[in-house]
Amino acid sequence: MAIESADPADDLAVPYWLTATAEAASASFGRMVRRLPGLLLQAWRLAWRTDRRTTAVVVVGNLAAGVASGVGLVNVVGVLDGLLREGPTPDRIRAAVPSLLVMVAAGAARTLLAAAATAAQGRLSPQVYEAAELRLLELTTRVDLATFDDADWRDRMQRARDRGIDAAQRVVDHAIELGTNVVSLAAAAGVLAVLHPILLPLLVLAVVPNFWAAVRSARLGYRQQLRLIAVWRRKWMLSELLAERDQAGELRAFTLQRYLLAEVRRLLDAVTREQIKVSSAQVRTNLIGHALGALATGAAYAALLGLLLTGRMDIAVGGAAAYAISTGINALTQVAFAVNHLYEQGLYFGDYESFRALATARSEPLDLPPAPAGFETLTLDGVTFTYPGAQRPAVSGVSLTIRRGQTIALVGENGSGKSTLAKLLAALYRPDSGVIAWDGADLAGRDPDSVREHVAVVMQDPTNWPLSAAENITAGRHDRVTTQAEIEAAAGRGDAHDFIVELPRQYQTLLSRHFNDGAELSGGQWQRLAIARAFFRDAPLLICDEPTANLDARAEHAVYGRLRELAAGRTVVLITHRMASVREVDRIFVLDHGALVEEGTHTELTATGGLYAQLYALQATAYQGNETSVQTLDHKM
Ligand SMILES: Nc1ncnc2c1ncn2[C@@H]1O[C@H](COP(=O)(O)OP(=O)(O)OP(=O)(O)O)[C@@H](O)[C@H]1O
Repeated sequence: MAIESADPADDLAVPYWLTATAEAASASFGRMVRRLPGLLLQAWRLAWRTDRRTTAVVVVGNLAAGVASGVGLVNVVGVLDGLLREGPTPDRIRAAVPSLLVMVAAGAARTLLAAAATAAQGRLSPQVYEAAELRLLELTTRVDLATFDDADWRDRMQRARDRGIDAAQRVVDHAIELGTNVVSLAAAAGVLAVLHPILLPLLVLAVVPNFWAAVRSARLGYRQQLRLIAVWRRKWMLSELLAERDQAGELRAFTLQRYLLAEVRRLLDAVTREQIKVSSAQVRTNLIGHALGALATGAAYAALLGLLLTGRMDIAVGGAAAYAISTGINALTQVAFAVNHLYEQGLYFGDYESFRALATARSEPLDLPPAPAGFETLTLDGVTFTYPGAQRPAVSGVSLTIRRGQTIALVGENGSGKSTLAKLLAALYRPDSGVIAWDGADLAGRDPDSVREHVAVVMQDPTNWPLSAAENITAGRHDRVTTQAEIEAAAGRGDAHDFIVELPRQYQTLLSRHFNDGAELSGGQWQRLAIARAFFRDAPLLICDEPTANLDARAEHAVYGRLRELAAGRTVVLITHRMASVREVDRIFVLDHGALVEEGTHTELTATGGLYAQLYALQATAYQGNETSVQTLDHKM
């Protein structure tokens, strides 16, 4: 069935969660100018924090170059005055030489200082990028897991990463560019103000239209980015599906290529149309700015001519003024461009900074006391957890007790909250209400990493780390000094050793087909590796979320046997839909819609005829292929 496509124009509406930024982008010209000092301050802080010495060289170098340029300009008057005075040519040249020498020296000094500042900027800029990226990554790794389930947060993170890091570097570059040109402009303006008071306002007038055009065009660009971000994200997602290896098989099996391609084309068409529209608007704006700027420049030169013709200005001063006006217009135009770029990048940098603030607010605190070194009793009391943006809790008012050395199972239908509860036990999520305690000590006020130190998790969907087979195991406790024998022992317990030794480079084989010589594993082999990793972690609390979902019968049998071995002295939390595997456990907790509805041993629960008994009977029936009773199956298994 084909689903009718929405109007692509809908894709260009500013997403509702972006309205705050959209407001920023539609800010008035005045607001934009008011924003500049703040931006400059941010750029300064960023650069200063990154490398003080280099920042100082950039600032001092540019300032001194500006002063040298002013000295050069002032001396133009002396040179022209000498050359244009009455008298024989040798005398006039002699009169001009001192100013000429100063002018040449100032020009040379300006070039050298500017080169030193540019070289320093070349060192500073990549360092700012590195610092900005690292700062962001450090923060994102400190944010608690639940935050990653918040779609708004993920969007903001994407914006901060896609453009924000780059913008941090560019904000510094453009702030330096702005500073450099403001110094040159100040030198020209200073000279003009000295030469004649009317010249300075004329200079400013000449550049205002270009300035306006530059800023307006930056805003048009940013607003376009905002409108397109949701479309880009969808397009990226679909392009990945079309081009990635993991999806290539299913894509072809369902002959989805043309369907997805059509969707990508629709989105790209919308993007292209929008880009053409905005680029025409930008060209129109710039044209108007340049035309008005040219008129104003003409007016400045006409005024200068008027001053000369009416004898209110000396010819030498007039020559110097013409030179200063041209230098000033050049500097002002550069200032306008720098402001434009700074403002534009400042908008993206604003995304970076606001994301940083958000991530800091959602980071796990660093200075909490550590968790106890272990537990005899793990208790949950009224634990409730709701995913960000979800309508109802995934785990609701769960109270239970687990003792050290016990193997317990969490059972329930899809979506009943088992994995969420397991993640709460592993301190990956924090309960919204209720208490998780080790021997009565509430873990809420403890450093979550110190809790996780005592936990090993086999996730339902373990990550296929693109590392070597050995590293995939030692990642379980990457900071432990280990031996090959220990790695092989963990691999053996996870039933992974036999297939690893058959890989081209055994334990050193890189497990990723994205690289040359890399090998790919089957789903079951990846799962065995995840189990080996958990064994290697050697933690007192082992949480296995469907650890054998991809395993063949023989491997499943072997893994459960090893889990039972490992359980001695440890606590094992097992989540599985294979009911036969939970019969042996010490205690079974049955979840339904996030609530704990039954608990007991297999015998107790089958006797009550509740949800557990029903689920067990259903599976037993499926195995038997007829209406076999639970008791009969029990007998057989
Ligand atoms: N990351 C998430 N963000 C929002 N809701 C989620 C998230 N993960 C799970 N849920 C919701 O929370 C509820 C419990 O999910 P959970 O994965 O804990 O169930 P489960 O019992 O482990 O299911 P299964 O047997 O299918 O693995 C479900 O309604 C699910 O849709």
